[in-house]
Amino acid sequence: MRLDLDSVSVALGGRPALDHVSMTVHSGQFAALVGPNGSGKSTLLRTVYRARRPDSGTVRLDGHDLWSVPAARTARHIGVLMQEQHTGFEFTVAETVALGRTPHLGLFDRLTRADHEAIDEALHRTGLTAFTGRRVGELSGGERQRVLLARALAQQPRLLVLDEPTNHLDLRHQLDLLELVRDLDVTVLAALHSLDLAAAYADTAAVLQDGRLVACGPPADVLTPETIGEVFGVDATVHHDDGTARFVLRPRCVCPDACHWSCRTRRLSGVGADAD
Ligand SMILES: Nc1ncnc2c1ncn2[C@@H]1O[C@H](COP(=O)(O)OP(=O)(O)OP(=O)(O)O)[C@@H](O)[C@H]1O
Repeated sequence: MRLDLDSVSVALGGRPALDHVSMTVHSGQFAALVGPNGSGKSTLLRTVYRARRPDSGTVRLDGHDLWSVPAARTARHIGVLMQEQHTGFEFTVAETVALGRTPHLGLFDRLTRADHEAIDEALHRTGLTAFTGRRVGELSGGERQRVLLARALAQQPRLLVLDEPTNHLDLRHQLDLLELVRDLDVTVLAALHSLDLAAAYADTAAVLQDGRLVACGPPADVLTPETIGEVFGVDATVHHDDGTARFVLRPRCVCPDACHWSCRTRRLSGVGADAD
């Protein structure tokens, strides 16, 4: 499923949270949204999973304006994993993942064999088969995050929207999740804080700053020291190695002289400390 944002703007609390953002995610591609806190990542995702109508501009799925398609149909196609998503803690893992089939069912429909297969497949792919009888409220944060991903996968969406999906996950499960998501034959739009993970797994990196899209393209072209410096205010060195990138990041000093921490070095070494 192809996703197009065309000059999407949203104002929140009287301030622009998204400012004429245009971007395309081609069918089956994985796009990572990166940017500092408050740059508009979650707001952009909300416009894509229809939780927030843009004030102007359009979001299109396979060429159709999201808001001109019946909500029930988009609910079938778009799988969502949000930050701090509420789950009924009293439900079991199997019951929670089965909820992923809801958009495909009529009011009085029962789960079919195909539904059960989709649920089992999602549990298997997320490594949760042994957890099916456990109550969600008894799980760790990372285990719960995997349950939510399994619920989104059980839906068999054509577009997967993920807001910080690696939150709460240990290193191994972060890699597992992104590898799983990348290998799905599904279009993926994910907000990620880790530039390393965005560079390693995404086909496209889209960089937001103050609600504006300041760069968008292959991660190796976009996640450059210049862009990272400008957007995040850190000094970055990027090492490219076998098609992957490794980032060495150092915070920049915010003193009036923008001295890149030489004031701190001086203070620590006692040399010229009075000058600060
Ligand atoms: N309901 C709201 N009312 C007013 N302002 C809001 C509201 N929700 C978000 N904002 C503001 O909109 C801007 C964008 O927020 P958003 O949550 O999209 O950023 P983000 O990039 O996802 O941040 P983070 O990395 O911290 O999750 C922020 O300045 C935020 O304070």
